[in-house]
Amino acid sequence: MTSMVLDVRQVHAKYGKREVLSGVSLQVPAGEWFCLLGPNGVGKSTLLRCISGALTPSSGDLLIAGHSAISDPLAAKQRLGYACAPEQLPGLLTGRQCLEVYAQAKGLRDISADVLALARELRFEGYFDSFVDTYSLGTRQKLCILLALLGEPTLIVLDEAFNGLDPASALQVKHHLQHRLTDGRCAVLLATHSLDIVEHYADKAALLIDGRIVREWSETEIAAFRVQGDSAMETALAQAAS
Ligand SMILES: Nc1ncnc2c1ncn2[C@@H]1O[C@H](COP(=O)(O)OP(=O)(O)OP(=O)(O)O)[C@@H](O)[C@H]1O
Repeated sequence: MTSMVLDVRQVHAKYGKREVLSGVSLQVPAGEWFCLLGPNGVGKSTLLRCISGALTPSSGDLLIAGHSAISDPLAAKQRLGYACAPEQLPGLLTGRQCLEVYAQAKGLRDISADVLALARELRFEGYFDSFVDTYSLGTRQKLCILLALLGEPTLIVLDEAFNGLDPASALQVKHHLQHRLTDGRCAVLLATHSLDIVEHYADKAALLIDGRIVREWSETEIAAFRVQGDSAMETALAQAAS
């Protein structure tokens, strides 16, 4: 068993004949907030879809808490909290029904208390009994996040999950994730274009270009960007991507 919460090993992935991921490797230990960066269309969501099991890599392997998402998908998925895209939510269910179905799928008797508490903090409770197809983008995004947090996932995977959230709600989610990370209960993988989140919350960041990780930044390097200010990380990212 690996001690890594996420271990991506030389993953290749294609849509039809077009290869989008060309040997991606990365590791995320418990307690780490890892941000995946990269220009539009380089394959960040594709990598996250491979981790979630929605897309099968053409080669390579992805281990979640030591369980292969390819050869042992059930064990891998039991340890995964994946925030699906807001448009993938079932519009004809209510928020409460979505949470109950996910909770059952995770083997829980009820919706977890800490997820209910976060729903209160996000002012989501008023939407519990409304149909998802009546939700605004931000409200859908909140539900995607709440669903991903059910059942104490060891790995939390978020794809641009802060898009559309109002600043107060975004802050509540960031603090909630930080709390789980501080307890060492999980690791977080976030695909994002928000360098503000990277500078203030990430323990590590990586840049995906042309289907490969071309650059990683450590916590110390990210802290230095924060101190330098003046768009230091933006400049470093643009240089690495050029
Ligand atoms: N279902 C699909 N079928 C065919 N091509 C796809 C499919 N999904 C994504 N692609 C293509 O794969 C490439 C990578 O897409 P992906 O969504 O992973 O990029 P991304 O890095 O997440 O982009 P963004 O930052 O814009 O969200 C893009 O060229 C995209 O057009």
